[in-house]
Amino acid sequence: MRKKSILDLQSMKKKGEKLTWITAYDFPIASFAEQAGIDMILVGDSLGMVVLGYEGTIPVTMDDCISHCQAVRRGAKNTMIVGDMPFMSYQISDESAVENAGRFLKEADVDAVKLEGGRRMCSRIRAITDAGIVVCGHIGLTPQSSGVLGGFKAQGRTVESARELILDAIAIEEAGAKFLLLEAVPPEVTEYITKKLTIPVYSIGAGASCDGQLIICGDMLGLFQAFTPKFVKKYANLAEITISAIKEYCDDVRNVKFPEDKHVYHISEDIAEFEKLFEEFK
Ligand SMILES: Nc1nc(=O)c2c([nH]1)NC[C@@H]1CN(c3ccc(C(=O)N[C@@H](CCC(=O)O)C(=O)O)cc3)CN21
Ligand SMILES: CC(C)C(=O)C(=O)O
Ligand SMILES: [Mg+2]
Repeated sequence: MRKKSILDLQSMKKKGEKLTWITAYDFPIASFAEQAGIDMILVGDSLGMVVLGYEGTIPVTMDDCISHCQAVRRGAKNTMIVGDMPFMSYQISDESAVENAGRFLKEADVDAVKLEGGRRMCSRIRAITDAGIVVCGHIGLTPQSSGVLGGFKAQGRTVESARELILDAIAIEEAGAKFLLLEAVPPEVTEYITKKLTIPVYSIGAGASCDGQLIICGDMLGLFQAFTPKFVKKYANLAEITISAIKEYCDDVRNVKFPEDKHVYHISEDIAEFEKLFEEFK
């Protein structure tokens, strides 16, 4: 399959074709996602929780993100990749935001960057877009500002909160973002924003009435055990499969059932010669 561009995303929106989007943080999952025919990959700063074991996304650094984006690109050469800008890589100034967004493209060959926030981030979105970089907006539950939100809480459930989201969405499109992610937002609000905006609108926990869906690989594969948001559908339980495989390996080793003859390298000269060698060291 050919790598998608923002033109494909736009035409899919027009035709009502749903876009499929999943996170990946490493070479194997990226490669499996591409083989499965996914449309787009996010290297989320959720890597901090899903693969590094932090309790939130705040500790994740630019270097973490770049290194995981590089691994994902090596695994999915023909897939559109979005790099997620980590906390403090774009909050300080337009200049440092552009510089860090540029690193994702120069060092990790991603196709777009995502950053959290609505009107308060529009100057960043404009600056990065003006540098020639595709930006994805992200509003609703924004994990990097969960302190201000009072936790990992759904957004837009009241009329007043929905109004803020709609104003943010419109401002993000005007600032030049090429697509928008809504996280943990009621479907009614998602549907309104999706119809209101020209750019594609995608959902993670924001219902079906938009232009496509994102899911966290660790959640859908059952690799992440700390919590399961309401919006997750588990398609596999790789934790269970992995634990039972490692248990079986431990049993085999303890009972000398592994390795077997087929797992070893055989000598290529007469055994008698080896016996002589071993005699030498007696
Ligand atoms: N594995 C994983 N999955 C995610 O969806 C995810 C991450 N990590 N890390 C970054 C953020 C954090 N996110 C979260 C974290 C917790 C909830 C959660 O527990 N939500 C509750 C309460 C919602 C509310 O009170 O409004 C839920 O029941 O869904 C949701 C999204 C989404 N992102
Ligand atoms: C939770 C999603 C939207 C994200 O930003 C991430 O995976 O980091
Ligand atoms: Mg993120």
